[in-house]
Amino acid sequence: MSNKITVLGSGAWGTALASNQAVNGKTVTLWGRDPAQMQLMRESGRNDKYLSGVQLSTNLTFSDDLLESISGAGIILLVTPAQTLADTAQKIAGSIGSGTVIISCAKGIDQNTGETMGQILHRIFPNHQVATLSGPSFAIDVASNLPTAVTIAADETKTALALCAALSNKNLRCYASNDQLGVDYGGALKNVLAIAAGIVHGRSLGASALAALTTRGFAELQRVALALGAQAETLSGLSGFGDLVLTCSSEKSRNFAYGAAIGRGEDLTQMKLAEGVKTAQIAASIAQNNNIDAPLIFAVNELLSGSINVDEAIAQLMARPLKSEAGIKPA
Ligand SMILES: NC(=O)C1=CN([C@@H]2O[C@H](COP(=O)(O)OP(=O)(O)OC[C@H]3O[C@@H](n4cnc5c(N)ncnc54)[C@H](O)[C@@H]3O)[C@@H](O)[C@H]2O)C=CC1
Ligand SMILES: O=C(CO)COP(=O)(O)O
Repeated sequence: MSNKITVLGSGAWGTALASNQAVNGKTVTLWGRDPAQMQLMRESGRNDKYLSGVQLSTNLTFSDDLLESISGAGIILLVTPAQTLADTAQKIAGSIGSGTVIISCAKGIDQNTGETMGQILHRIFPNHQVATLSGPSFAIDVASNLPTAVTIAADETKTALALCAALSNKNLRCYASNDQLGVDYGGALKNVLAIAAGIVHGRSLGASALAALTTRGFAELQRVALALGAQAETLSGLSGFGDLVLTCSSEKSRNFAYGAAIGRGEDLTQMKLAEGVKTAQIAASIAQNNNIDAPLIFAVNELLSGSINVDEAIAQLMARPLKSEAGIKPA
C-alpha cells in the first residue's frame, strides 16, 4: 500500500482528518471542489469557513483537481456529505490504483437507494478493499490535536487492522471491526437521535428528560440496527453508543444544535450540515417498511416534515402504551 493518503472533501471533517494525518508525518493531499477555497487554504494554512481559527498542519498538500489528487494514493478517505458520497465515489471509480483502499467517513443513509455508505462503496468498488471510519470525533477536537478514538470497519478483520495501523497516531486511536454495516448504521442513526436530544435541550425539558431520551434512543438505535443486520457489540462500541453519547450532549454537534434550534423555535435556514435531517426520512421509511418499532425516529421525521409540532411529539411519545424496558430485540 502506498504511503500517500488522499482526503476527498474539504469541509470540517475532511480537513480535520487530513491535518491529523499530516501533522503525524503522513503524505496527505486534501481535495476540495472549490478552487478559490482551496487557494485560500493553501495561502493561509487554515480552513476558516469550517474550522475557524485552527492552524492546520504545514505538511498538507491542497488540491482542486480530483483525479490528480488521488493519483498514487494508497488510502482514499471519502469525506463529503452522505447524500453526495455515491456521486464522488462514481467520479473516481475508473481512476484508482488496484491496491488502493477506499474508506467512507460520512454518516448517513443514501436517500435515493436506501444504501449505507459501506454498501455504496461495495457496489461502486467491487474489486477494492473498502471500509468505514466512524466514532465520537468532533472535527474541531481532531483538528486541534486532542486525543480521539474511532472504529474502522471492513469485511475482513485483517484489512481493518491494517487500516488502524496505517491511520492511528498519538492523537487518533483506531479500533478494528469486521461489522461495517453496524458501524454505518450506528453513525447514521445517532444523528437522528441527536436532533431529538437537541429538541429536548432547546425546549428546556430538563436533564432527566435528556438522559431518558438518550437511553431510549440507544434502545431504539440497537433495535433498528439489529433488525437490519448489525452486530450488538458494534452498537455498544465507539461508533454506536460512543457517538450517540457525544452528539446527544453537546451543541458542538450540528445535529444536536439543529434540534436545539427547533426546540427554541428559531429559524433553521442558516444551520450547518445536519445529516440527521435526511437520515430521519429514509430511516423512518426503512423502519416502517420492515415493521421495526422506532417511535423516536418516526417522531423526528414527522416533526421535520411539519406534520406534528414539538408539543404534539412530546405528548405522543409520553402516551405510548407501557412496555418492558428490555425489549431491544426485533419483534
Ligand atoms: N464535522 C464532524 O465533526 C464530523 C463529520 N462527520 C461526517 O463527515 C461528513 C462530512 O461532514 P463535514 O465535513 O463535517 O461537513 P461540512 O459541511 O463541514 O463540509 C462538507 C464539505 O463537502 C463539500 N461538498 C458538498 N457537496 C459536495 C459534492 N457533491 N462533491 C464534493 N464536495 C462536496 C462541501 O463543499 C464542504 O467542503 C458527514 O457525513 C458527517 O456526518 C463524521 C465525523 C465527524
Ligand atoms: O459525528 C459527529 C461526531 O462524531 C459530528 O456530529 P454532528 O454531525 O452532529 O456535528
